[in-house]
Amino acid sequence: MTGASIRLDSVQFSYGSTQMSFNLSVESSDIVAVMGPSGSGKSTLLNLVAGFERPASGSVMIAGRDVSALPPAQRPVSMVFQENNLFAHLTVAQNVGLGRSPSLRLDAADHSDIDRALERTGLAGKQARLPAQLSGGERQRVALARVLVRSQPVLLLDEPFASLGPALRREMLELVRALHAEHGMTVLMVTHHPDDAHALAHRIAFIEEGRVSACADTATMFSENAPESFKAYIGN
Ligand SMILES: Nc1ncnc2c1ncn2[C@@H]1O[C@H](COP(=O)(O)OP(=O)(O)OP(=O)(O)O)[C@@H](O)[C@H]1O
Repeated sequence: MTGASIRLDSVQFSYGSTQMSFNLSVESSDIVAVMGPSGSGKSTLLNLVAGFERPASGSVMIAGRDVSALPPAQRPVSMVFQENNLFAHLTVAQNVGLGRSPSLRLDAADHSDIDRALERTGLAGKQARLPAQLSGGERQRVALARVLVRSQPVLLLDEPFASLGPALRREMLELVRALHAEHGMTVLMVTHHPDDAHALAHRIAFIEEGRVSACADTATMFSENAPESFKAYIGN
């Protein structure tokens, strides 16, 4: 797994009267925190990259290739949501295995990759459990293990740790940071927490009213030179 660049060029999208227009350029292997007020369009931006939403016009490029017309399964992307990442009736190992084969036709090499991913995410020995038999943090680890077996160059995280307590959230951020150090995937992570951005992100994309109003390195965004609206948003 390595990273891929991401580029949104004049991507127009609307939900009824809510108009959005995104321009964004992310370098390969960067980690970008996507921040902004509630309803500003952060999830929509990720959904446009993942292919769950299609632009009315403009283009979404990944690794220099226009993926705007491709369905989600054909994009080189993995996504982890705040919850409901797992199928309740499938075991941990099967949920991870879906990252390799949607029909769960898995060979010995796949099974050993699944075991390795579970070990890497601290879930060794929990292969046969159902999601209901896991804690919230463990369920998000399963989702990250599936990311590892999918081995895609772009990882989209939509507030994946928002429902976890502070200590567990820090632990999960540390895990993402370690996985990034090993695999170098490009990460877009929606978060409302400045601490998350500090801990993990190289850059911050600030979304306001359906636009990327600023995108700069994390140190700049947390300095005096940050846009006033971003300072107001984080409460400085
Ligand atoms: N399926 C939908 N149908 C209609 N409008 C939607 C839909 N999803 C989102 N919206 C609207 O689009 C805008 C952007 O929503 P989005 O979920 O991208 O915001 P967000 O920045 O991720 O918000 P939050 O921080 O609250 O999760 C909002 O005004 C929202 O109400």
